[in-house]
Amino acid sequence: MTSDGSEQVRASGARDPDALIRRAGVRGDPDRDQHFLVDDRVVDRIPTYLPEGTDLSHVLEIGGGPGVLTDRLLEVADRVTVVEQDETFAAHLRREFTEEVEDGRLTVVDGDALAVDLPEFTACVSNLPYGISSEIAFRLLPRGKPLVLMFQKEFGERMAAESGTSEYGRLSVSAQHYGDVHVCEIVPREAFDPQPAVQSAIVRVTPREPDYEVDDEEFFLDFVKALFTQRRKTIRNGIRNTAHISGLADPDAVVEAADEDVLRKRAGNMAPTEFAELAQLAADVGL
Ligand SMILES: C[S@@+](CC[C@H](N)C(=O)[O-])C[C@H]1O[C@@H](n2cnc3c(N)ncnc32)[C@H](O)[C@@H]1O
Repeated sequence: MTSDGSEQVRASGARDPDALIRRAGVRGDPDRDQHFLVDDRVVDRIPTYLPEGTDLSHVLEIGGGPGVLTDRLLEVADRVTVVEQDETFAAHLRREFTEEVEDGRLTVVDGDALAVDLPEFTACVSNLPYGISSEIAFRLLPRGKPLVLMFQKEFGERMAAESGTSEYGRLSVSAQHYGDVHVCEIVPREAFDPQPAVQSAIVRVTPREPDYEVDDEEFFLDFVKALFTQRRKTIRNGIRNTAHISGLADPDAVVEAADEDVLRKRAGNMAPTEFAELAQLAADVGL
Protein backbone atom coordinates (compact mmCIF):
# COMPACT_ATOMS: atom_id res chain seq x y z
CA MET A 1 0.00 0.00 0.00
CA THR A 2 1.31 3.51 -0.79
CA SER A 3 1.64 6.39 1.71
CA ASP A 4 -1.66 7.93 0.60
CA GLY A 5 -3.36 4.63 1.30
CA SER A 6 -3.94 3.70 -2.33
CA GLU A 7 -2.99 0.25 -3.53
CA GLN A 8 -3.99 0.75 -7.13
CA VAL A 9 -0.90 -0.55 -8.87
CA ARG A 10 2.30 -2.46 -8.27
CA ALA A 11 5.69 -1.08 -9.25
CA SER A 12 5.38 -2.76 -12.68
CA GLY A 13 2.18 -0.81 -13.29
CA ALA A 14 -0.05 -3.88 -13.03
CA ARG A 15 -2.91 -3.92 -10.57
CA ASP A 16 -2.60 -6.12 -7.50
CA PRO A 17 -5.01 -9.11 -7.59
CA ASP A 18 -5.99 -8.91 -3.89
CA ALA A 19 -6.64 -5.18 -4.17
CA LEU A 20 -8.82 -5.77 -7.23
CA ILE A 21 -10.87 -8.38 -5.35
CA ARG A 22 -11.25 -5.99 -2.40
CA ARG A 23 -12.42 -3.18 -4.65
CA ALA A 24 -14.91 -5.51 -6.37
CA GLY A 25 -16.50 -5.70 -2.90
CA VAL A 26 -17.49 -9.38 -3.05
CA ARG A 27 -15.63 -12.64 -2.79
CA GLY A 28 -15.69 -15.27 -5.45
CA ASP A 29 -18.53 -17.77 -5.21
CA PRO A 30 -17.44 -21.28 -6.28
CA ASP A 31 -21.07 -22.11 -7.09
CA ARG A 32 -20.83 -19.44 -9.80
CA ASP A 33 -17.52 -20.75 -11.15
CA GLN A 34 -15.71 -17.82 -9.51
CA HIS A 35 -12.13 -18.83 -8.73
CA PHE A 36 -9.99 -15.73 -9.09
CA LEU A 37 -6.30 -15.70 -9.91
CA VAL A 38 -4.27 -14.21 -7.06
CA ASP A 39 -0.78 -15.31 -8.07
CA ASP A 40 0.75 -12.44 -10.04
CA ARG A 41 3.45 -14.63 -11.55
CA VAL A 42 0.87 -16.87 -13.18
CA VAL A 43 -1.20 -13.92 -14.42
CA ASP A 44 1.89 -12.25 -15.86
CA ARG A 45 2.79 -15.38 -17.83
CA ILE A 46 -0.65 -16.00 -19.37
CA PRO A 47 -0.51 -13.46 -22.24
CA THR A 48 3.06 -14.55 -23.05
CA TYR A 49 1.74 -17.96 -24.09
CA LEU A 50 0.02 -16.52 -27.16
CA PRO A 51 1.72 -17.71 -30.35
CA GLU A 52 4.43 -15.38 -31.66
CA GLY A 53 3.08 -12.76 -34.01
CA THR A 54 -0.51 -12.97 -32.72
CA ASP A 55 -2.63 -10.03 -33.83
CA LEU A 56 -3.42 -8.19 -30.58
CA SER A 57 -5.75 -5.62 -32.07
CA HIS A 58 -8.82 -7.08 -30.33
CA VAL A 59 -8.49 -9.60 -27.53
CA LEU A 60 -11.54 -11.33 -26.07
CA GLU A 61 -11.74 -12.40 -22.45
CA ILE A 62 -14.52 -14.63 -21.14
CA GLY A 63 -15.29 -14.11 -17.44
CA GLY A 64 -13.43 -11.02 -16.26
CA GLY A 65 -14.29 -11.28 -12.55
CA PRO A 66 -12.26 -8.73 -10.55
CA GLY A 67 -10.18 -7.92 -13.65
CA VAL A 68 -6.70 -9.20 -12.89
CA LEU A 69 -6.31 -10.74 -16.34
CA THR A 70 -8.25 -7.91 -18.00
CA ASP A 71 -5.62 -5.56 -16.61
CA ARG A 72 -2.75 -7.58 -18.12
CA LEU A 73 -4.55 -7.88 -21.44
CA LEU A 74 -5.03 -4.12 -21.60
CA GLU A 75 -1.25 -3.81 -21.24
CA VAL A 76 -0.61 -5.84 -24.40
CA ALA A 77 -3.71 -5.43 -26.58
CA ASP A 78 -5.02 -2.45 -28.52
CA ARG A 79 -8.55 -3.32 -27.51
CA VAL A 80 -10.19 -5.80 -25.15
CA THR A 81 -13.75 -7.10 -24.91
CA VAL A 82 -14.66 -8.88 -21.71
CA VAL A 83 -17.85 -10.91 -21.25
CA GLU A 84 -18.97 -11.22 -17.62
CA GLN A 85 -22.20 -12.80 -16.48
CA ASP A 86 -22.18 -11.57 -12.88
CA GLU A 87 -23.61 -8.02 -12.74
CA THR A 88 -21.57 -7.09 -9.68
CA PHE A 89 -18.29 -7.92 -11.42
CA ALA A 90 -19.39 -6.38 -14.72
CA ALA A 91 -20.14 -3.10 -12.88
CA HIS A 92 -16.85 -3.35 -10.99
CA LEU A 93 -14.91 -3.80 -14.28
CA ARG A 94 -16.52 -0.66 -15.73
CA ARG A 95 -15.65 1.26 -12.56
CA GLU A 96 -12.13 -0.10 -12.26
CA PHE A 97 -11.27 0.55 -15.90
CA THR A 98 -13.31 3.74 -16.46
CA GLU A 99 -10.56 5.37 -18.46
CA GLU A 100 -10.11 2.42 -20.81
CA VAL A 101 -13.88 2.14 -21.28
CA GLU A 102 -14.11 5.86 -22.08
CA ASP A 103 -11.20 5.58 -24.51
CA GLY A 104 -12.97 2.72 -26.29
CA ARG A 105 -10.15 0.32 -25.40
CA LEU A 106 -12.34 -1.85 -23.16
CA THR A 107 -15.87 -3.09 -23.78
CA VAL A 108 -17.64 -4.90 -20.97
CA VAL A 109 -20.44 -7.17 -22.19
CA ASP A 110 -22.91 -8.21 -19.48
CA GLY A 111 -24.15 -11.70 -20.11
CA ASP A 112 -23.71 -15.40 -20.56
CA ALA A 113 -20.78 -16.19 -22.84
CA LEU A 114 -22.79 -19.07 -24.28
CA ALA A 115 -25.68 -16.82 -25.25
CA VAL A 116 -24.32 -13.39 -26.20
CA ASP A 117 -23.05 -12.63 -29.71
CA LEU A 118 -19.29 -12.81 -29.49
CA PRO A 119 -17.47 -10.01 -31.32
CA GLU A 120 -14.92 -10.50 -34.10
CA PHE A 121 -11.78 -11.00 -32.04
CA THR A 122 -8.17 -11.60 -33.04
CA ALA A 123 -7.25 -13.74 -30.01
CA CYS A 124 -8.94 -14.97 -26.84
CA VAL A 125 -7.25 -15.22 -23.46
CA SER A 126 -9.37 -16.36 -20.52
CA ASN A 127 -9.50 -18.11 -17.19
CA LEU A 128 -12.73 -19.88 -18.05
CA PRO A 129 -15.70 -20.65 -15.82
CA TYR A 130 -15.03 -24.39 -15.47
CA GLY A 131 -18.67 -25.49 -15.44
CA ILE A 132 -19.09 -24.45 -19.07
CA SER A 133 -15.53 -24.56 -20.33
CA SER A 134 -16.20 -27.25 -22.91
CA GLU A 135 -19.17 -25.41 -24.45
CA ILE A 136 -17.24 -22.15 -24.52
CA ALA A 137 -14.16 -23.80 -26.04
CA PHE A 138 -16.27 -25.22 -28.85
CA ARG A 139 -17.79 -21.78 -29.49
CA LEU A 140 -14.28 -20.34 -29.78
CA LEU A 141 -12.40 -23.06 -31.67
CA PRO A 142 -14.27 -22.75 -35.01
CA ARG A 143 -13.37 -19.03 -35.11
CA GLY A 144 -9.82 -20.07 -36.04
CA LYS A 145 -8.01 -17.57 -33.77
CA PRO A 146 -5.21 -18.12 -31.25
CA LEU A 147 -6.55 -19.09 -27.84
CA VAL A 148 -4.92 -19.20 -24.41
CA LEU A 149 -7.41 -20.69 -22.00
CA MET A 150 -7.32 -21.94 -18.42
CA PHE A 151 -9.18 -25.24 -17.89
CA GLN A 152 -9.34 -27.89 -15.22
CA LYS A 153 -6.07 -29.84 -15.57
CA GLU A 154 -7.64 -33.09 -16.68
CA PHE A 155 -9.72 -31.36 -19.35
CA GLY A 156 -6.71 -29.49 -20.73
CA GLU A 157 -4.65 -32.66 -20.85
CA ARG A 158 -7.42 -34.51 -22.68
CA MET A 159 -7.61 -31.70 -25.25
CA ALA A 160 -3.89 -31.98 -25.97
CA ALA A 161 -3.60 -35.78 -25.79
CA GLU A 162 -2.15 -37.90 -28.60
CA SER A 163 -3.57 -41.18 -29.85
CA GLY A 164 -2.47 -44.21 -27.88
CA THR A 165 -2.54 -42.42 -24.51
CA SER A 166 -5.21 -42.92 -21.86
CA GLU A 167 -6.24 -39.23 -22.06
CA TYR A 168 -6.87 -39.40 -25.81
CA GLY A 169 -10.52 -39.24 -26.80
CA ARG A 170 -13.24 -37.41 -28.62
CA LEU A 171 -12.18 -34.13 -27.00
CA SER A 172 -8.61 -34.51 -28.33
CA VAL A 173 -9.68 -35.23 -31.91
CA SER A 174 -12.35 -32.49 -31.94
CA ALA A 175 -10.09 -29.81 -30.45
CA GLN A 176 -7.07 -30.76 -32.58
CA HIS A 177 -9.28 -30.56 -35.67
CA TYR A 178 -9.06 -26.76 -35.25
CA GLY A 179 -5.48 -26.26 -34.19
CA ASP A 180 -2.34 -27.43 -32.43
CA VAL A 181 -3.15 -27.84 -28.76
CA HIS A 182 -0.43 -27.45 -26.16
CA VAL A 183 -0.48 -27.47 -22.35
CA CYS A 184 1.70 -24.48 -21.42
CA GLU A 185 1.58 -24.76 -17.66
CA ILE A 186 -0.09 -26.65 -14.82
CA VAL A 187 -1.41 -24.21 -12.23
CA PRO A 188 -1.74 -25.25 -8.58
CA ARG A 189 -4.96 -24.66 -6.64
CA GLU A 190 -3.16 -22.13 -4.42
CA ALA A 191 -2.95 -19.67 -7.33
CA PHE A 192 -6.68 -18.99 -6.93
CA ASP A 193 -9.03 -17.55 -4.34
CA PRO A 194 -11.27 -19.32 -3.55
CA GLN A 195 -9.26 -22.40 -4.42
CA PRO A 196 -10.81 -24.84 -6.89
CA ALA A 197 -11.04 -28.52 -5.99
CA VAL A 198 -8.47 -29.56 -8.61
CA GLN A 199 -5.39 -28.22 -10.39
CA SER A 200 -5.73 -26.20 -13.58
CA ALA A 201 -3.94 -26.10 -16.92
CA ILE A 202 -3.20 -23.21 -19.25
CA VAL A 203 -3.77 -24.42 -22.79
CA ARG A 204 -2.75 -22.76 -26.04
CA VAL A 205 -4.51 -23.46 -29.32
CA THR A 206 -2.62 -22.31 -32.40
CA PRO A 207 -5.06 -22.39 -35.29
CA ARG A 208 -4.18 -24.29 -38.47
CA GLU A 209 -5.87 -26.31 -41.17
CA PRO A 210 -5.91 -30.04 -40.31
CA ASP A 211 -3.52 -32.23 -42.32
CA TYR A 212 -6.51 -34.14 -43.73
CA GLU A 213 -9.62 -33.17 -45.59
CA VAL A 214 -13.21 -33.80 -44.60
CA ASP A 215 -16.05 -32.66 -46.84
CA ASP A 216 -18.65 -32.83 -44.07
CA GLU A 217 -17.20 -31.48 -40.84
CA GLU A 218 -20.37 -32.05 -38.83
CA PHE A 219 -20.54 -35.70 -39.85
CA PHE A 220 -16.81 -36.17 -39.12
CA LEU A 221 -17.23 -34.83 -35.57
CA ASP A 222 -20.38 -36.91 -34.98
CA PHE A 223 -18.63 -40.00 -36.32
CA VAL A 224 -15.69 -39.49 -33.95
CA LYS A 225 -18.09 -38.90 -31.06
CA ALA A 226 -19.97 -42.09 -31.93
CA LEU A 227 -16.86 -44.28 -32.13
CA PHE A 228 -15.52 -43.02 -28.81
CA THR A 229 -18.75 -44.04 -27.07
CA GLN A 230 -17.51 -47.58 -27.78
CA ARG A 231 -13.84 -47.01 -27.15
CA ARG A 232 -13.26 -50.55 -25.85
CA LYS A 233 -14.81 -52.13 -28.93
CA THR A 234 -13.13 -52.59 -32.30
CA ILE A 235 -13.86 -49.96 -34.93
CA ARG A 236 -15.82 -52.65 -36.81
CA ASN A 237 -18.25 -53.08 -33.89
CA GLY A 238 -18.15 -49.39 -33.09
CA ILE A 239 -19.37 -48.49 -36.59
CA ARG A 240 -22.17 -51.08 -36.37
CA ASN A 241 -23.29 -50.18 -32.84
CA THR A 242 -23.38 -46.41 -33.11
CA ALA A 243 -25.25 -45.58 -36.31
CA HIS A 244 -27.91 -43.85 -34.17
CA ILE A 245 -25.23 -41.37 -33.06
CA SER A 246 -23.17 -41.00 -36.25
CA GLY A 247 -26.25 -40.83 -38.46
CA LEU A 248 -25.03 -43.63 -40.76
CA ALA A 249 -27.89 -45.18 -42.73
CA ASP A 250 -25.85 -48.20 -43.82
CA PRO A 251 -23.10 -49.05 -41.32
CA ASP A 252 -22.60 -52.50 -42.86
CA ALA A 253 -21.63 -50.92 -46.17
CA VAL A 254 -18.93 -48.94 -44.33
CA VAL A 255 -17.60 -52.08 -42.66
CA GLU A 256 -17.49 -53.85 -46.03
CA ALA A 257 -15.61 -51.00 -47.71
CA ALA A 258 -13.11 -50.22 -44.93
CA ASP A 259 -9.61 -51.62 -44.53
CA GLU A 260 -9.33 -54.67 -42.27
CA ASP A 261 -6.38 -53.07 -40.44
CA VAL A 262 -8.52 -50.11 -39.48
CA LEU A 263 -11.53 -52.22 -38.52
CA ARG A 264 -9.42 -54.17 -36.03
CA LYS A 265 -8.26 -51.02 -34.22
CA ARG A 266 -9.88 -49.31 -31.25
CA ALA A 267 -10.83 -45.63 -31.19
CA GLY A 268 -8.07 -44.76 -28.72
CA ASN A 269 -5.44 -45.90 -31.21
CA MET A 270 -6.82 -44.12 -34.25
CA ALA A 271 -4.95 -40.94 -35.19
CA PRO A 272 -7.10 -37.97 -36.29
CA THR A 273 -6.04 -38.56 -39.92
CA GLU A 274 -7.26 -42.15 -39.75
CA PHE A 275 -10.60 -41.00 -38.35
CA ALA A 276 -10.84 -38.48 -41.18
CA GLU A 277 -10.12 -41.08 -43.89
CA LEU A 278 -12.67 -43.45 -42.40
CA ALA A 279 -15.23 -40.67 -42.06
CA GLN A 280 -14.78 -39.74 -45.74
CA LEU A 281 -15.33 -43.36 -46.74
CA ALA A 282 -18.31 -43.67 -44.39
CA ALA A 283 -19.87 -40.51 -45.81
CA ASP A 284 -19.41 -41.87 -49.35
CA VAL A 285 -20.86 -45.35 -48.84
CA GLY A 286 -22.89 -45.28 -45.64
CA LEU A 287 -24.82 -42.03 -45.27
C1 LIG B 1 -12.64 -18.64 -13.07
S1 LIG B 1 -13.32 -17.01 -12.90
C2 LIG B 1 -12.05 -16.04 -13.67
C3 LIG B 1 -12.07 -14.58 -13.25
C4 LIG B 1 -10.84 -13.77 -13.64
N1 LIG B 1 -10.65 -13.74 -15.08
C5 LIG B 1 -9.60 -14.31 -12.98
O1 LIG B 1 -8.82 -14.96 -13.67
O2 LIG B 1 -9.41 -14.08 -11.79
C6 LIG B 1 -14.60 -17.10 -14.10
C7 LIG B 1 -15.42 -15.85 -14.28
O3 LIG B 1 -16.44 -16.14 -15.27
C8 LIG B 1 -17.68 -15.60 -14.85
N2 LIG B 1 -18.72 -16.44 -15.47
C9 LIG B 1 -19.27 -17.59 -14.99
N3 LIG B 1 -20.14 -18.09 -15.88
C10 LIG B 1 -20.13 -17.25 -16.95
C11 LIG B 1 -20.83 -17.22 -18.18
N4 LIG B 1 -21.70 -18.17 -18.50
N5 LIG B 1 -20.59 -16.21 -19.04
C12 LIG B 1 -19.70 -15.22 -18.73
N6 LIG B 1 -19.01 -15.20 -17.56
C13 LIG B 1 -19.22 -16.19 -16.69
C14 LIG B 1 -17.65 -15.65 -13.34
O4 LIG B 1 -18.55 -14.71 -12.77
C15 LIG B 1 -16.18 -15.34 -13.06
O5 LIG B 1 -15.98 -13.96 -12.94
